[in-house]
Amino acid sequence: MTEATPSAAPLSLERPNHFDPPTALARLRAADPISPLSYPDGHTGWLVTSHALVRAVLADPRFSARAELNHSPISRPGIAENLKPSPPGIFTRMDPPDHTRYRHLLTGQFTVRRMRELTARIQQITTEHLDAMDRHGPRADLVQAFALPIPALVICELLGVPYADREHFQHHSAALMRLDNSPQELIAAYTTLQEFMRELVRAKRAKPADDMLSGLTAADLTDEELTNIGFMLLGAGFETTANMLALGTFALLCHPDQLAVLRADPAVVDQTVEELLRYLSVIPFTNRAALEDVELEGHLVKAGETVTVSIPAANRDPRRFTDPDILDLLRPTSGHLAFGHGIHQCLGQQLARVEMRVGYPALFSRFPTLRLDVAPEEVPLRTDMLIYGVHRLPVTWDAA
Ligand code: HEM
Repeated sequence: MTEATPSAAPLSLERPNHFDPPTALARLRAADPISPLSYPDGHTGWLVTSHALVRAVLADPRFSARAELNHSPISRPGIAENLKPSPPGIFTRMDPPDHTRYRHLLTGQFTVRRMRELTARIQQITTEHLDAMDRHGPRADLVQAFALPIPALVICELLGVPYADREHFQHHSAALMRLDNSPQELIAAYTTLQEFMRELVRAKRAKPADDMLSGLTAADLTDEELTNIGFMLLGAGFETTANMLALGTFALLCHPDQLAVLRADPAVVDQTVEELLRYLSVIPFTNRAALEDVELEGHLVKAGETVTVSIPAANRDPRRFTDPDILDLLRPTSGHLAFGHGIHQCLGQQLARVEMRVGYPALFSRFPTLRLDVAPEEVPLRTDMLIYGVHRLPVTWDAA
């Protein structure tokens, strides 16, 4: 068995083109599904790149999600200290039984009724934004006109954030996602969002309404826990879906044969959403720390070492998906790992799916001639952000 060695390479997030994962990942996966990885703080751990092994690590209780045990493969000075150990409520970086308690409370808030009502609101807001695009057209930045406002509204409705406040939190959550922000900028964004949530929690306690934060005030949670849960949902649920909507539209516009498949039969929208999630994998990685020595594919992962799992690499593994680098809306996609796997699998996945299942077909049926307004190479990519996507997507269409 081999041990992690100091010759380990750092994680590369650099993509070779708009839609494919960093080139090194395919090479590493073909050579060995687990390889040594060096972390900016000097730690040496592991990078896992095959579908089978990513799945196995995420399902294995010998690996911990706890923030204080994990090293980050990307440097986030300023912010890491604030989140180690995980503040009360940030259960995405906790293990059972703490994770179980919070997750259970939250699952109880994602009720069928609330999701049904949100679906109706998503349809309404999508139509309103497409109407506005039409009025101001025939040109738009699809990110600002469509991809950002829909998930922003959803998270507002879910948490009971006044919609008028959305620009405020959009601005600060974008700042938190930047990889090149200084520690001061990261801390300022973090503190502002925390303060914003703290105020909201106070307001919900004073005057509960029919939203998730208000619902959670009935649970045995402190203000700090509630604030952090709101903060975490904002971080987890907004940028992810916004980037999938914009990057997914970009991908479909660049693959007219596939867009034609969706246009010909809107019933394939569910498959479209799953294939775009697999193909684009906007979340680049997640981490787990070994709680004990674990043998993985002939390598000894020692207790305390971090294992970084690559979601894009897993979702493009040829041993799991035939011709994985081809966007094929009709392929079987079951088992893709875009929402993670195991006990931390995405809590908001059904909501994210609804946003995309409503969003893509509504956009393409409203604007049958929708196309890029710049060459694809000119679309600014979010290679400088934690969650991948596009900064802007200039589009145009033939006015009616
Ligand atoms: C396309 C959109 C989305 C993608 C690609 C995505 C992806 C993910 C992934 C990969 C994880 C697992 C992280 C890990 O194992 O460390 C996760 C967890 C989570 N997601 Fe999402 N997500 C999306 C949308 C949402 C939405 C809309 C919400 C909430 C409204 C949400 C809330 C959460 C929460 C709370 C967790 C932590 C669950 C836990 O630790 O038990 N996500 N998501």
